[in-house]
Order: sequence, then structure tokens, then C-alpha cells
Amino acid sequence: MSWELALWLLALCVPLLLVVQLLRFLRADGDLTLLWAEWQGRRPEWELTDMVVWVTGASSGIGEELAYQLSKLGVSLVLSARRVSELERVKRRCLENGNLKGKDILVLPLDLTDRSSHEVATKAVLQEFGKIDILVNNGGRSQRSLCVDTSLDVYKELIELNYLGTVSLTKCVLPHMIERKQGKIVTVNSFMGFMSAPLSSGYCASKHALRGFFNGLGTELYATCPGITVSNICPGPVQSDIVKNALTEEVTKSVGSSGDQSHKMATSRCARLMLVSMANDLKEVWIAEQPFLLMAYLWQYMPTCASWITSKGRKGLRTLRVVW
Ligand SMILES: NC(=O)c1ccc[n+]([C@@H]2O[C@H](COP(=O)([O-])OP(=O)(O)OC[C@H]3O[C@@H](n4cnc5c(N)ncnc54)[C@H](O)[C@@H]3O)[C@@H](O)[C@H]2O)c1
Repeated sequence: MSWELALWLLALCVPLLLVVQLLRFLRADGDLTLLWAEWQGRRPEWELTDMVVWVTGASSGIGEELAYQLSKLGVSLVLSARRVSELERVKRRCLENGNLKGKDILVLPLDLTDRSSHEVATKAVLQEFGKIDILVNNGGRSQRSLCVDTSLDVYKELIELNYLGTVSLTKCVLPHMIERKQGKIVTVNSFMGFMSAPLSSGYCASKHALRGFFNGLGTELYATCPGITVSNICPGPVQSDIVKNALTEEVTKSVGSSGDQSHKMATSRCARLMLVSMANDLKEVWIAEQPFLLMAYLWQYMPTCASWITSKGRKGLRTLRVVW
């Protein structure tokens, strides 16, 4: 083959490859590190077996689905949330569909806002299984109300639950992980932890605070106890009860219905990508379908432009009540 022809072929291939990569990126449902880890990295089926995993908010949505997928990996599971009957239901389904026996799953009722109970709950897990390998801080609530209409109590509740409750439980588990010099602290944050949307000012504040806290903790542990990894999982819209349970103008009022969820990512896909993240100790992952993932990149690189697109008039605001 002549040099000229080789050069022509190269000139043709490079743009073609770029177009293929662009198309792959446009179809992507996770950030590039996460997708690379899914393709080439360690598999959850090899890495997570025999671990003790404590999942908060395990009674519905992402936490529930994560419990089902974990139960197929042969881990020991601790299921926490407030409603025992729902947790028992999740336990039964884990036993029906997974590889676990009854003794491998502990149902441990826990209210994240009742911080005085967190130490006792941690001791109960250690008594049952002797160790905690992974803490999945998943429990939380969202918000759908304009700032101007929202009582300060709602802001307090969101910080108490999403931020302080999570920090409190983590602080109870941390000494045990430090003693063992290993562990994974996985926190289900949100796109709202690094970008923002209307009707969610209190939720965004609580998730931004969480991200700051866990990034700070992660750097401390990296220096002093590198066997413990800290991960922020940031999903975009995912099918769950999050909108139904979201707080509105008053603490006593929630949205009450989920609305159409067809545009949101399937809960099972989100949970799978979370497992990939855990198996590969990724520090922060973004999980969402398009166009939400593109918006996340836009918020990083063109925040003014992204902010303008996110808040496009009153009609947009009403739609966003159930979009995120
Ligand atoms: N679904 C989404 O679109 C989405 C997007 C980004 C982040 N998230 C985050 O994912 C996590 C799980 O939410 P989800 O989408 O599965 O919603 P969900 O409402 O289906 O599940 C929330 C879970 O948290 C529990 N919980 C609520 N208050 C609690 C309390 N005081 N104490 C203990 N547990 C409590 C609930 O019982 C439930 O088990 C949340 O932290 C949420 O912020 C969800």
C-alpha cells in the first residue's frame, strides 16, 4: 500500500472514530470513568461477595433494588429504614430471588433523624455480623416547593435527615472501619449535590453539604487510612418514590404521587452502576440518561448557560416538579 493511500485511510478513520465515540457518549448513562469501570474494571460478582453491607433507605426505590442485587452476590445484608413491615417484605423478596439464607439478612429499623439511636444500631449490626464492610448511606427525601412559599421547618428537616442523619450514622461506623483499616462508605448523593434545580433549594442545600462533607472525609482518610474509601454516587432522575415522598411547603405535606416516570432511568440500571462503582472504589460517579447527563457536564463547564436552561420560565417550573 502506498504512503498516500495509508494517509488517506487514516484521515478517514480518525473522524469516523470520533463520530463513533461521540455517539457512544450521547447514549451514555454514566460518567466516563464509571462506564470504563463497567467495561474493563473489577466486577461486583468478584469483589463484593462475603461482605457485610448495611443499606439505609432499603424499604423502597434505589435502596430496595440495591438490596435485591446485593442478595444475588452472596453478601450479608442489613436493611434499614423506618417501616419494619416494608423491610420484612424486601427481606422476603431477597430470600426468594437471591442466594441468601434468613440468617444473612438483618432487618434493623432506623430513623435517620433520631441520631441518638445510631450508636445502638451500629452495635446491633456488629453483634450480628462482627463487621461492617460497606455502609450505603441511601435514605433521604427530596423537596418540591418554591423557596418563597416554604417554611423554614422544611429546610431544617432536609438538613436533619439528608445531611446530619447521614453524617451521624457515618460517624458511628467510622471508628470500626478505622480499627479494621478497611471499609467502603458509599453515599447516594444526587445531581443536586453539584448542580441545582428550581423547587428544590432545601434538597440541593442538603446534598451540596453532603458532598462537601464526604469529599473532606475522603481526603482525610486517603491520607491516614487509605484502606477506607469514600464514594459519592450522584444519580439524575431514577424511578422510585422520591417525588411521591418529597416535602412541599410544610413538613407535614408531601407531593403524594410520583407522576409519569417513563423518562427516568430504570432503578435496576442505577443499582447495577452503583455496584460497579463500589467494586471499583470510584470516588464520585454520575448516573443518568440523556439529556440529564449532558446537563451535568454543562453545569461543570458552562454554569451560567446551564442555570439559564434549567430555569426556563414558569411553565418550566411546573414541569420540573415531577421531572427530577
Ligand atoms: N430517585 C431519584 O431520582 C434520585 C435522584 C438522585 C438522588 N436520589 C437519592 O437516592 C436516595 C434514595 O431515594 P429513592 O429515589 O430511592 O427514593 P424513595 O423515596 O423510594 O426511597 C427513600 C428511602 O429513604 C427512606 N427514608 C426516608 N426518610 C427516612 C428516615 N427519616 N430514616 C430512615 N430512612 C428514611 C425511605 O423509607 C425509603 O426507604 C435518596 O438519598 C435520594 O436523595 C434519588
